Amino acid sequence: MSTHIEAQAGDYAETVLLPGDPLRAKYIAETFLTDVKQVNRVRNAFGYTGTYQGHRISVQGSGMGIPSMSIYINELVREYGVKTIIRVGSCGGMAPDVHVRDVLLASGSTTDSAVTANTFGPGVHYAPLANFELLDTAYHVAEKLGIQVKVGDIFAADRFYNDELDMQKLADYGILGTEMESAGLYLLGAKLHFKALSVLTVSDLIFGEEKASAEERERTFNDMIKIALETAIQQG
Ligand SMILES: O=P(O)(O)O[C@H]1O[C@H](CO)[C@@H](O)[C@H]1O
Ligand SMILES: O=c1cc[nH]c(=O)[nH]1
Repeated sequence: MSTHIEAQAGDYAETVLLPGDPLRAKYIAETFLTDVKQVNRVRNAFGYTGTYQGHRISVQGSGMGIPSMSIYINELVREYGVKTIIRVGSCGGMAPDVHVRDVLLASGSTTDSAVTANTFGPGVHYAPLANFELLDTAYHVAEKLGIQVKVGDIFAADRFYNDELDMQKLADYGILGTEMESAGLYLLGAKLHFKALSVLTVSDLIFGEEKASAEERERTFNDMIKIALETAIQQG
């Protein structure tokens, strides 16, 4: 067991799907995995391990934001030997051609979080990037499944509510959407040498009113989850 996870050594698979919402972790385990065992209940950050198409896969809720997610990633990788982490999250759409229900693959993640600056010090503005092998696999998996995806830069916001940030400028520079974790995931992937990818579903629009209904969200979240699971078992 680690500081925030009660699982025993060997309870997690080498590949973990990482949603922010612990209830999404429960949904994924109950809907897509067989032979499921719950491996974490601490702080209701639910974690499960089961089987998908004959492959052992885990799913763990990370909470919201880079600080919470970083706790789970550090413990999963350092204490439980996790080698691949695929985030399955929601995001706000920002680019003009991004719509509610779209699935996005984050090839990179710009951020206003201090984690990159605090890691490298002043003068270096690190560019957190996805693992290319996972990104390439996910793109082709989506193509085979007939699910359209858009690939590009995702803004990992330090604050969900932020009146000071110029979101339009970020969109003008090609940011597809915003969430709160991907830059931290990619930074830690580089630091701790695990493979990292964020697969996201657009749940709302930053410059529009449209929102997916609960039922639509579930269906489109299913597309994202299928891409993540197939990528997990097809990675090299
Ligand atoms: O749906 P999840 O994975 O939690 O992701 C998004 O939703 C939360 C904010 O509502 C943040 O964690 C953000 O990144
Ligand atoms: O972090 C998030 C998640 C969904 N929608 C947003 O606008 N931000």
